[in-house]
Amino acid sequence: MTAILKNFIGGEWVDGSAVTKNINPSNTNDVVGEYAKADKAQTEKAIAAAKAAFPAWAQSTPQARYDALNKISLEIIARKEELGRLLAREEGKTLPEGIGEVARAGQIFAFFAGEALRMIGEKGASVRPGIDVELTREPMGVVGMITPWNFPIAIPAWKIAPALCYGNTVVFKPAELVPGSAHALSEIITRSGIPAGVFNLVVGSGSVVGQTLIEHPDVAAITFTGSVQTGRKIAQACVTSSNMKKFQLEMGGKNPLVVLDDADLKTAVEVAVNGAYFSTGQRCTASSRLIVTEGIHDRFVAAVTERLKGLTVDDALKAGVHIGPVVDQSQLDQDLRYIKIGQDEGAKLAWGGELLKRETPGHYLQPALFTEANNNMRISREEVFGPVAAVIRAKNYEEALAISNDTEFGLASGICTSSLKYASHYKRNSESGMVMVNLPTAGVDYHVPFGGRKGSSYGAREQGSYAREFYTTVKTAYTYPG
Ligand SMILES: NC(=O)C1=CN([C@@H]2O[C@H](COP(=O)(O)OP(=O)(O)OC[C@H]3O[C@@H](n4cnc5c(N)ncnc54)[C@H](OP(=O)(O)O)[C@@H]3O)[C@@H](O)[C@H]2O)C=CC1
Ligand SMILES: O=C(O)CCC(=O)C(=O)O
Repeated sequence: MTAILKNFIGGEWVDGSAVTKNINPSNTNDVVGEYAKADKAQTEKAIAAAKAAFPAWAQSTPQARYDALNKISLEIIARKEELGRLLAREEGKTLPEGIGEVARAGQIFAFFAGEALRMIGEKGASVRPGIDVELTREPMGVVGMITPWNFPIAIPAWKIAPALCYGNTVVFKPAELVPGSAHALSEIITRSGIPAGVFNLVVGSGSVVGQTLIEHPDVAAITFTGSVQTGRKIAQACVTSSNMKKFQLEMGGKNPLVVLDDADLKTAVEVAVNGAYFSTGQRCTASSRLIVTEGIHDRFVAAVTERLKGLTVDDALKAGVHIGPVVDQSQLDQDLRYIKIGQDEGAKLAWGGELLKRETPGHYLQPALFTEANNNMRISREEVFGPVAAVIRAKNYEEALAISNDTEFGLASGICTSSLKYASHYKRNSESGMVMVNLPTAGVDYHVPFGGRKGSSYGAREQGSYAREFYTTVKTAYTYPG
């Protein structure tokens, strides 16, 4: 019998009121671990601990913050294989994808270790004589973090690292499907030398732990990544809370990849298959709309189908596997529902979409490619969040751009072309937060801003030095020396 892993509140590992298990989606007989669930009272304790720890951490030296964040980074990177294996077992990402994500988390902590040393203010003259004006940034206070299951280490990392870097304290609520990765990351953080209460882990459901965080008056800010539906609820709760919390939402996408006649076919196929299907398509940046112009359409569809036939869908931990399982039964049901909707709407299922049997019982789905789709279909408008993409035919670049922008979302977009003219025009006119040329829409750098427009994102950007907009508040100080 393995030990039940605990929550971390006020500098101590504590038991919970119930237990949650995470199941390996590649083998549903494999229970990865058991985790104590925090209740409302424990979440409130974590918030109180974070509040009590805030004044001292807010005054801590840049050196202390650098040392802690750097130590976290070094341990994550040193253990990337082991943690990547845990992540792949728990979430269903392939092992190389899991290791890559862990390495990225380590690099994020390293980046924000450096950022702690670069916190410099500004000083200027007043419009009035003899007065100095200083602009400084101060931390927000207690930051509540609500994270999804699809990047169980990288997303917590890109929220926790800047929060600590800029002097905030943290209450971290991971998604219930992935407590193992959250626990492993938290253990590393607790060994970094930060004082008790600065970082707290509360595993539990969105409706209890998440809800307590978004309603509590001592939580100054909420950072969230997840579904549009939950994001909207969080926005409402933050705006109506007595302290009017600052909030930041990263939600869905219906990301377009435009493929023009002049694209290099091999590049376009790799970009499309990687962006649409890798990580089992469970990325908010996944390319789920492949908008292809007439002259290359048939060759592109044939080549993508051939490439899909060559992909191995199997246990995430096996060598040579390209696509792991869908994360759980509920997400699998959603994927299958949308595949049926696509067929009922008149799109042609050109490849895949069926359940696969492997040695172990897992949620295996053959990546699905629709053709003859149009942009009004539900499969073109709603986020599926699985290995499902639809090809939409366009007459020319202008029509492809119009289709690309005709969506409620605006996270990532991409174009495959050898024309500088079209690439430049698309970069300027695509209504998304991140634009890729001859690169997959998914898979981004860790040192530059991440985020979107329209229904995809709300609030300040995440990642890179832009993260300071969310995790700090600006103070303007006037001094008259007399
Ligand atoms: N854009 C993205 O990055 C992601 C999008 N999604 C989309 O969302 C769909 C559903 O996935 P799911 O994981 O259920 O997404 P959710 O938005 O429900 O979950 C994201 C996080 O929010 C928490 N949460 C849920 N309800 C509340 C609430 N009322 N108050 C506060 N926190 C809450 C969840 O907790 P708990 O897990 O405990 O319920 C989880 O930690 C997917 O099929 C996909 O379409 C999902 C993940 C990431
Ligand atoms: O594409 C990426 O690198 C990040 C994707 C992401 O953050 C998400 O799917 O939530």
